[in-house]
Amino acid sequence: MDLTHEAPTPPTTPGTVTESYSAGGHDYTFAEFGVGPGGTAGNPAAVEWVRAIRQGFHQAEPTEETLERTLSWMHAERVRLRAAYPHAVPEAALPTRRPVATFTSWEGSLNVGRGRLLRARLISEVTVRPTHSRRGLLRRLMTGDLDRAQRDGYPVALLTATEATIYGRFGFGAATFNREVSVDATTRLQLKAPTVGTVEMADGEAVRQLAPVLFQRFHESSHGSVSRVAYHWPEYTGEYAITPQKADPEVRCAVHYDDAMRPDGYVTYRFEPNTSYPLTLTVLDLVGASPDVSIALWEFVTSLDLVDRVRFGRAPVEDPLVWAMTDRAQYRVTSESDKVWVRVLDPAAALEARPYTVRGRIVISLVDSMGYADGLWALDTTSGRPVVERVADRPRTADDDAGRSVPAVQLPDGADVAMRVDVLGSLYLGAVKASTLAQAGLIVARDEDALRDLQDFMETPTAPYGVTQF
Ligand SMILES: CC(=O)SCCNC(=O)CCNC(=O)[C@H](O)C(C)(C)COP(=O)(O)OP(=O)(O)OC[C@H]1O[C@@H](n2cnc3c(N)ncnc32)[C@H](O)[C@@H]1OP(=O)(O)O
Repeated sequence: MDLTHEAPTPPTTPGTVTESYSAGGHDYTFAEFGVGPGGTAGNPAAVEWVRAIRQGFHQAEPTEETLERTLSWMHAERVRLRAAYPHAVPEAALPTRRPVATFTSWEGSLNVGRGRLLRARLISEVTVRPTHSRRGLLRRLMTGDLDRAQRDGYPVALLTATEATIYGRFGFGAATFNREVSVDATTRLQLKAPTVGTVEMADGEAVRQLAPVLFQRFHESSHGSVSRVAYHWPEYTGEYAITPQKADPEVRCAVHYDDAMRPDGYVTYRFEPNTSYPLTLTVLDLVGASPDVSIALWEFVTSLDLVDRVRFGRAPVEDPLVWAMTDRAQYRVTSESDKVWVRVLDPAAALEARPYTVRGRIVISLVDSMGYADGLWALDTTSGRPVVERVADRPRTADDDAGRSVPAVQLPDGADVAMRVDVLGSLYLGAVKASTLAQAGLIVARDEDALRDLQDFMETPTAPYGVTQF
């Protein structure tokens, strides 16, 4: 193969070079950089990076408007971009300045219960060009970012996954779930209790201004919620969606008001083309400062004329709406999918941050092939305030010595329960019972009492729920 040597090593590689790596007959340079002011003109490396992610997700080449908007939110959120560049490419191949692998992260927050917002590293836009995949590029990007996140003191990292099979090996466990639901609107929704407040149709531009404030109220009140970034609001209000790269003039908005006419929730929605029956309305975003506001917004969208059914893709797994309805047969779950995946980087900080309803002490052995959370950790809530201490190293196993990314779990002396760190991620927000994970073979417990204790510790008063896609 005739390789054209366009060396991307400094000064052409943007930002900080983090490492060099060779695999599959190629040499790569990894770099990390931010997005400055000045849009596309001021950020040529970020432009190539955005082109690479769109290619990675099989999306159209970005328009100038998409590039400007993408760079604008990335600058505002101070995201860190990571990329891998090939040292050389053959004739006609994409140029060496176009990354073959992309990765980004930024600071956000996770509601861990009782309104506590935990600082979190949010990871997204992970792509590796198919002709360079399975050579360890993702692993290097992920390791570089998680190392950095741990050094910077992030207790957890979060992501939403395209494929469930990828991220467990990096210590992420599925921790919140959403349901796609379809609610029959041929007859007016009958509710067992009267709804609160009033709803008024609203101007899209005004809702764009209001939505971040109302979302923040939801975020602070709903355990499991993840913070949003600036690109969500234009998309949900029809101003501009980055995926089809255009405005959506069919999007309509409505706002919910409390008894003093203060806004406390909103819904945005679109009528699907009405050439076929049943006539369908799709909810793009539905955010209430409290669950009763969300129910009132549902009552509004299902009361609209010329609508036979209302669909929403981000309903809670445990939805108060279905219990509020007189006829729950009108509510149909069409699918369920994982939403936020949690990666515990610092078990002491993460476990001390969330609330517990039981008092006691339990020693948890964590298996973490990347090392961050590995060891025996004592969680003690006897004083009423959770205290977590690393009490011992975990004895090494044959899987550790073999460098397996998903090692088998054994119960060491001194531990009550043992699990991999991804399993702790799934337990962390209370979406699943410890006994269910033990039945799945993911938790080893000293005895039934120890498993019941773990379950009592990790259970939460409400099911975790978030509406953020990132
Ligand atoms: C948070 C997000 O952004 S989700 C979006 C993820 N991106 C996509 O789905 C876009 C299309 N896919 C891709 O770009 C790539 O195939 C990626 C990013 C999924 C994988 O990148 P690669 O560089 O091939 O991964 P890499 O070679 O580093 O493999 C790391 C590990 O993950 C495993 N792995 C990689 N891809 C997959 C997969 N699709 N399914 C299962 N396992 C996978 C590898 O076997 C390897 O395992 P090991 O370390 O335990 O041996």
